[in-house]
Amino acid sequence: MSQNVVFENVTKTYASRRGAPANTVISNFSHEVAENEFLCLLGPSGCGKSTVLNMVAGFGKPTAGRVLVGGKPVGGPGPDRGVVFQQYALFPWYNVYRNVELGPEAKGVSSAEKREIVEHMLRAVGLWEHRHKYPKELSGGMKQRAAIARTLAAKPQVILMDEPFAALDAMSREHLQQELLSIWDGLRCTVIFVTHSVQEAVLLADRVTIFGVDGGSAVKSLASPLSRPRDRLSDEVIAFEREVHAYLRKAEAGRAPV
Ligand SMILES: Nc1ncnc2c1ncn2[C@@H]1O[C@H](COP(=O)(O)OP(=O)(O)OP(=O)(O)O)[C@@H](O)[C@H]1O
Repeated sequence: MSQNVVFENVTKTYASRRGAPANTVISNFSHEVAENEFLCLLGPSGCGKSTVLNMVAGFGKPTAGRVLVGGKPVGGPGPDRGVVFQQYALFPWYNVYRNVELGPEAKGVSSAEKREIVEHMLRAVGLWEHRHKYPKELSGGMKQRAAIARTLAAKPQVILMDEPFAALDAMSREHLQQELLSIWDGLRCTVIFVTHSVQEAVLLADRVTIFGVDGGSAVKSLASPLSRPRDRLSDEVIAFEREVHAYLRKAEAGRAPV
């Protein structure tokens, strides 16, 4: 089951520190991510993309306005929302298999189903052969793939991803983009995915939302005109990439991307 995510006039101001002025990162941001939608967020560095994701995850509260998941205001982190952020979230004292097993276990699925889910996810991210290793024995990319498998194995209703593939080499990145799409297709969950890569956003998203420098107050949301599966070299994909790039350039130049 999937859930929608609604931002209602959300403002986020970080308090001042040592005399510095308070920093309003998101101002009066309203947006809806539909059930099962794959939304990619793009925007200049520091515009507030991670701040938005954190509020959905329940790691930070809006200063004003509300964030609703499945119609309910977010009160804190919860198992309905799975997060893959830049830092790998693995328990160092468990091996890869056990780390991935924890999510389905918490949901109380049968042992047979748990084994099936864990094997499926570990094979999808190419870590089945490494399942007995501990996080300290893995490369950065392997840790990130294990963290992705761990989040997806819990089958959350909403998946929040903050540049999950940024540290990976190009081949792993392309492979995992495809795997993520096929897993998303099977789970039918809502995804909010932050990236700096226009190509990644265009390949993955149903909709691309571009933030301006003063995040949230100026936002351009583009529904993808592309059917699936997508070929990254096709004329349609390249044309949409150009369109998104044009808006992003405006945003990076400090102008509203609208
Ligand atoms: N916990 C915090 N306390 C104070 N300021 C913060 C905090 N987290 C983020 N900020 C500030 O909020 C602004 C937006 O940060 P955020 O990480 O949301 O942007 P971003 O768009 O995700 O950036 P990037 O693309 O570089 O990852 C920045 O100016 C940052 O310094």
